[in-house]
Amino acid sequence: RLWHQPLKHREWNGTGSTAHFQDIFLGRCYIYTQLVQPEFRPYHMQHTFETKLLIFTSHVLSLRDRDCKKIEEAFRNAFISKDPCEVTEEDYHPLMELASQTVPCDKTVFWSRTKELAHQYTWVRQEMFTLENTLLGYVADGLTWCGDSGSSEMNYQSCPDWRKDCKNNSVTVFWKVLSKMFAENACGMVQVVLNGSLSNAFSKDSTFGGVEVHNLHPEKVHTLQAWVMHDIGKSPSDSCSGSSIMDLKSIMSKRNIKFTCQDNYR
Ligand SMILES: Nc1nc2c(c(=O)[nH]1)N1CN2[C@@H]2O[C@H](COP(=O)(O)OP(=O)(O)OC[C@H]3O[C@@H]1[C@H](O)[C@@H]3O)[C@@H](O)[C@H]2O
Repeated sequence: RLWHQPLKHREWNGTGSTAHFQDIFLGRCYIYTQLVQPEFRPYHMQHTFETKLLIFTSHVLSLRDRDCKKIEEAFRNAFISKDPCEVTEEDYHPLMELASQTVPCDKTVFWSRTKELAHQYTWVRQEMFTLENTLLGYVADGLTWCGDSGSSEMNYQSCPDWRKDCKNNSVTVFWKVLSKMFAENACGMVQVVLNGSLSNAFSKDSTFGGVEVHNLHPEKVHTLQAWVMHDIGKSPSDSCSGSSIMDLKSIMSKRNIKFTCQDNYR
């Protein structure tokens, strides 16, 4: 009778792994890597992908050779059968090596607390790439995943909450590792879209401020161009002359990267 007992997963404060995780992951991976199936492509990626393909051909098509099943297996092996509060950056390294991509110089877009606007921008400016326009960012966006040290199954009931359970959980560590690699691979002039409706458009506690800024290579990246955008209909709380942007400017100056800033770029 014991064999019929459903495995008891540890209880966490966050929502559980996304249902049908593996199907979603594989489906998104095939959409991204195969491109030749326009009817499968989500509308917002359709035109973007064709144009991006022309610019990005050497990188994206090389991904086609990397079997999506191998990528999904490497992703799963990073966290399955592990305590979801003990997942390390090293756990994700085999996946990063298998699915690493580089974005053409001058085409990288970072964002912080401006996810929707940043992706509207890269939809219109199809030659620009956010992290979610790369394979791993695209397949993982919006998903939740965690395992359990006593099981080979994903925990669909609950996963650690960043505040109530642990910061180094399987999802947060993934985005930290991927964001770091995205920043390390950036070159030329890079952009960042910041939120002028917040009192601090730049925050050292964000992924952009705490990870990406510190992983830009000054010998590859010559300029960081910031756009401080505030919500239409709301008065701006921060701007290029605000103290948080001055902090960003000073970090860039210490890292020998030129810094420019524009308020409400058209
Ligand atoms: N779906 C995505 N998630 C994330 C990306 C990303 O590109 N896509 N991230 C991080 N990230 C996760 O989203 C939250 C909220 O970011 P939010 O608080 O809104 O802003 P962050 O600066 O923390 O993160 C955005 C920055 O990091 C990459 C992307 O290249 C952007 O330049 C943050 O805690 C990360 O765990």
